[in-house]
Amino acid sequence: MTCHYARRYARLVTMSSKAETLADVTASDAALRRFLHGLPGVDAVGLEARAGALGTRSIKTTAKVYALDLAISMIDLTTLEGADTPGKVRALCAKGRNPDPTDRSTPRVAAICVYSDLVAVAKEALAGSGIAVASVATAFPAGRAARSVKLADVAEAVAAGADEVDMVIDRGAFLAGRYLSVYEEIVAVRAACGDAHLKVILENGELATYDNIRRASWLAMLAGADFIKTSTGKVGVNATPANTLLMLQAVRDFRAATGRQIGVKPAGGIRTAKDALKFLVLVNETAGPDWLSPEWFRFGASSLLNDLLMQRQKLGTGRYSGPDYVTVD
Ligand SMILES: O=C[C@H](O)COP(=O)(O)O
Repeated sequence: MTCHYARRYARLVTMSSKAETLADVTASDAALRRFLHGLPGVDAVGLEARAGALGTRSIKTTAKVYALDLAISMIDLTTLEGADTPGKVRALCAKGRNPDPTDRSTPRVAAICVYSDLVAVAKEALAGSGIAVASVATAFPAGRAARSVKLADVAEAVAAGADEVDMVIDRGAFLAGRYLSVYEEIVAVRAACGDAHLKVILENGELATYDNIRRASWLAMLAGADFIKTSTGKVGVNATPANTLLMLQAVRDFRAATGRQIGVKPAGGIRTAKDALKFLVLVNETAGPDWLSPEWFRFGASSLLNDLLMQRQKLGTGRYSGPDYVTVD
């Protein structure tokens, strides 16, 4: 930790009024730039080595059963296709409620994630299940629309019953250094969410550097994100162990500085139980066990659930049943 960062960090911790502190840091583009560029630079080689090393840890038997169930319970089971239909969403909701009809001890998923026009369908299909409805919004995935259009998108999702809103940041503004504009947009979306939880998608694959991912994480947290999310799943590079590790460090440090805990959601390209368990090791070793619950960690995934179910069945029966024994994701 550089001296400069340590000073700012200490300041966030020790200022008598946290609101005043945050107001100070976010008062202007220049103040935000000073703060975000004062964060320590990321050692890319060290970060990737650490993520790789943690990925080699193996989880065995009893702990594996627990970890597979935990991973299932953390899934935001997602469909975000132009060809989505109410029927497909209902089928996904049925699967989320009861992932393995042959084994009622299988946990349900955390949320079903859909476009805003399908929120009402999901809400009805999930009634009484305790599963949240998450909706992407703010002109997902590109985020290229007027702010009024983005806010209307959020309002529509919330009015239809979304419990959670997954917004994208304006990457163009962020990369141009217009941090205040990005900050203000997140604050406006946060207000439009009302009681719904806000997940802020950084779209790491478009942020070009690890330093930018760290800066975007802090910007989103300062602006009121309940979760920070790696990706839309719609670009070349989505969730990776390294970029998720970096975000886990950010939420850990943010809680130490402000007392507020923020969740993390890697999304995009996570398809195997093996990969999911690696992410859980990252969570435990980086942010810590306080984050090992669906309240604080989610997987955004369209086709991870089946592999988790197959691995779970294998642990129960000793055999690998294969994809014919699970419904299509
Ligand atoms: O937020 C969720 C992602 O869009 C899902 O991506 P995926 O289809 O690669 O699992």
